[in-house]
Amino acid sequence: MPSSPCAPEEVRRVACVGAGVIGGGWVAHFLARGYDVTAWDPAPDAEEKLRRLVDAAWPALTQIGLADGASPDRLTVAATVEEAVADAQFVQESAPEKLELKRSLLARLDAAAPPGVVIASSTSGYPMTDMQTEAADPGRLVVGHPFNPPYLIPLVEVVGGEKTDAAAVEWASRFYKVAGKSVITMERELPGFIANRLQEALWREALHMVANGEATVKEIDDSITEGPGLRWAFMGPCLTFALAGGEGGMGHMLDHFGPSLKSPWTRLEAPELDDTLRAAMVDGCDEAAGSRTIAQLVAERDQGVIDVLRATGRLPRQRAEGTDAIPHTPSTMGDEK
Ligand SMILES: NC(=O)C1=CN([C@@H]2O[C@H](COP(=O)(O)OP(=O)(O)OC[C@H]3O[C@@H](n4cnc5c(N)ncnc54)[C@H](O)[C@@H]3O)[C@@H](O)[C@H]2O)C=CC1
Ligand SMILES: C[N+](C)(C)CC(=O)CC(=O)[O-]
Repeated sequence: MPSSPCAPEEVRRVACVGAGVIGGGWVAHFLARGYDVTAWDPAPDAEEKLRRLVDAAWPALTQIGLADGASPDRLTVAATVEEAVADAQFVQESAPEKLELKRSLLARLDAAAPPGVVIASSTSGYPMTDMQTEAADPGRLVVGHPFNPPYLIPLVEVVGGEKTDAAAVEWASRFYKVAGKSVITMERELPGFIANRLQEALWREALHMVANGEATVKEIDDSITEGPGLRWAFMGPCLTFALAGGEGGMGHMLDHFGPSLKSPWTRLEAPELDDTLRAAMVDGCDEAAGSRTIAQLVAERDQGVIDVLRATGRLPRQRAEGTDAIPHTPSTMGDEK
C-alpha cells in the first residue's frame, strides 16, 4: 500500500458505499462530525431512504452536539461507485453481508479509490483475510465494525487481514478516533471480532430458550434490560462478575461459581477452567480495576445504575437524589411498567 495521501486529522471527504441501516448510519455520523460525505447505493430508492434516515437522526445528533459546519447539505449521492470514491480520503463499505459480494465490491473500490486511501468494511463477522482476496492492493483494506446506530453507539472494532498493512490498521484506528468513535484495535483476526462473539453467545442461548419454550422473548429482553444490561452500560461483564466475589473479587467468584460453568445452564461447550485461565481472569480484572478498590467499584457501579435508570426515565429525579434512592429503585421501575 502506498502511504496514505493524508493524515487522519486532515480528512475532509468520506465516501460511504452501501447506504442501508449501517451505511446510512455512518453517513449521518460523518455528516454530524462535519465531513463532506459522498454516498452510493445501487437500490433505486436508496437516496430517498438515505435522506430520510439522516433527517430522522439529526435531532439526536443535534442534541449530542454537532461539529462546526456540520450539515445534511454536505451529503452528495453519486451515480456510480467509481464517482463516489474518486476523491475520497476514506471509504466505508456497508454492503450486504455476503462474502462473494464483499470480495468483488472491495476489489472494485480498490481499483477506483485514490492510491493509499484506506477502505474499511462494516462487516459483522467476516475476517478481512477472506474478503481481500480479489483486490490488487489488499494492504489498505481493513475491517471497521460499527454498532447500530453508528451515529450513537461509540464502538468500532478495527482489524486487518493477513495482507493488510499494519499502517492501514493504525491509520483507520486513528481516523475513527478523530471522527469521534471509541476504537478497539484488534491484534489478530477473530471471526465475529470481540463484541459480536459475545453477543452471539447470548443470542444463541436466547434462541435455545425460545425454541424450547423455556422463556418468552419478553422475558429474555426484560432479563437483560432490568438486570445485567443496566450494569453493562458502564462496567463490562468481567469486572461486574469480579464484584460477585465480594471482597475476594474474581478469584473468589471463580472458586465459588466456576464449577457451575459445567451446569446445564448453558448449551455452549464450556472452556476448561484451569489455573492458567483462572490467573488470566484474576489478573485481567485487577488490571481493569487499576487503583480502584472493590468498595470504590461498588460505589461506581451503583451510581452508574442510578444514572442509567435516570437517563432511561425509569427513576424519578427526587427519589434518585434522596439518600434512600437505591432501596426504592425496583418498586419505582415496577410502578412505571
Ligand atoms: N444491521 C446491523 O445491525 C449491523 C450491520 N453491520 C454490517 O453492515 C453491512 C450492511 O448491513 P445493513 O446496513 O444492516 O444492511 P442493509 O440491508 O440495511 O443495507 C445494505 C445496503 O447495501 C446496498 N447494496 C446492495 N448491493 C450492493 C452493492 N453491490 N454495493 C453496495 N451496496 C449494495 C443495498 O441496496 C442496501 O441499501 C453488513 O456488512 C453488515 O454485516 C454491522 C454492524 C451492525
Ligand atoms: C446483528 N448484527 C450481528 C449485525 C449486529 C452487529 O454486528 C453489531 C450490533 O449493532 O450489535
